[in-house]
Amino acid sequence: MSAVAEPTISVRGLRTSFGDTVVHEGLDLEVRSGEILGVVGGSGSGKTVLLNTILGLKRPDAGDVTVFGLDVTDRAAQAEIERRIGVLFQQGALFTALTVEENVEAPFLEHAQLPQRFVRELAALKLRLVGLSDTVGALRPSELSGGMRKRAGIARALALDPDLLFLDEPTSGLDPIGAAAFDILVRELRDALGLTVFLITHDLETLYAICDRVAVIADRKVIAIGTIAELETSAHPWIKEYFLGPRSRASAERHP
Ligand SMILES: Nc1ncnc2c1ncn2[C@@H]1O[C@H](COP(=O)(O)OP(=O)(O)OP(=O)(O)O)[C@@H](O)[C@H]1O
Repeated sequence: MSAVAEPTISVRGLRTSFGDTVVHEGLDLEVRSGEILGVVGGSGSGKTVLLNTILGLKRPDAGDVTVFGLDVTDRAAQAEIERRIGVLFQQGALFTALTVEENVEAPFLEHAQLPQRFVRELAALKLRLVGLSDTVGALRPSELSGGMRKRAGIARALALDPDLLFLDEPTSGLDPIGAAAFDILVRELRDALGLTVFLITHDLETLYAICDRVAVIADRKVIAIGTIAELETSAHPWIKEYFLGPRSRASAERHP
């Protein structure tokens, strides 16, 4: 009997709400180890609330949510999960009063007891890993382009060598060239570091360029999950419109 790898993230029967507003009902999702999973859905469909629930920031009304097999609502498990994940939130918020290298050093100072000179060297390594030159470390976030800020955010998310990376609309606000370069960076990091990536995006190019599978959220649940080729055969009206519309066709042609 062959062993089936445990999913890195498992969500079963999830229900979330804010007062009378039900965001998710009966939502199931599995994220496999080593994959880049794209999460799409209309505005307000609950992508960010799902991310917050997986991160243990929003408590579910019902259902089971595990990361690395650990229950995200369990306090002791949360600390262990936190050590093994990196997150780039939608706003990418770097601390504006700190330099770029101080931003990347922040997780080390919070979680690891290391001498300052090691921390500085580790931060410089992370910045190089994401393609930022040594001179960038001394700058403030306000002195960087949007693309450089996102890279610095990724460097900070990778500070503690996570196994799992969460990205919430990482290419929003980037021009197409910057966005394409960022896509390539995410794929290269996944390949080099063996990461699992949970990626919320509205960017069709990103889906076609780097996602192994895509989960579609609509009607409060994951209505479909699979490769883009599999989703293109779906009869669901939202999925048809999304993947067979003219913008999607153009992306598909660029990434055959
Ligand atoms: N703190 C909150 N209080 C009340 N309602 C909330 C809160 N956060 C989110 N919601 C509601 O939950 C629903 C899902 O929001 P969410 O931000 O997850 O959508 P989304 O799919 O990420 O949207 P977008 O693509 O626009 O970022 C929306 O109806 C939103 O109004």
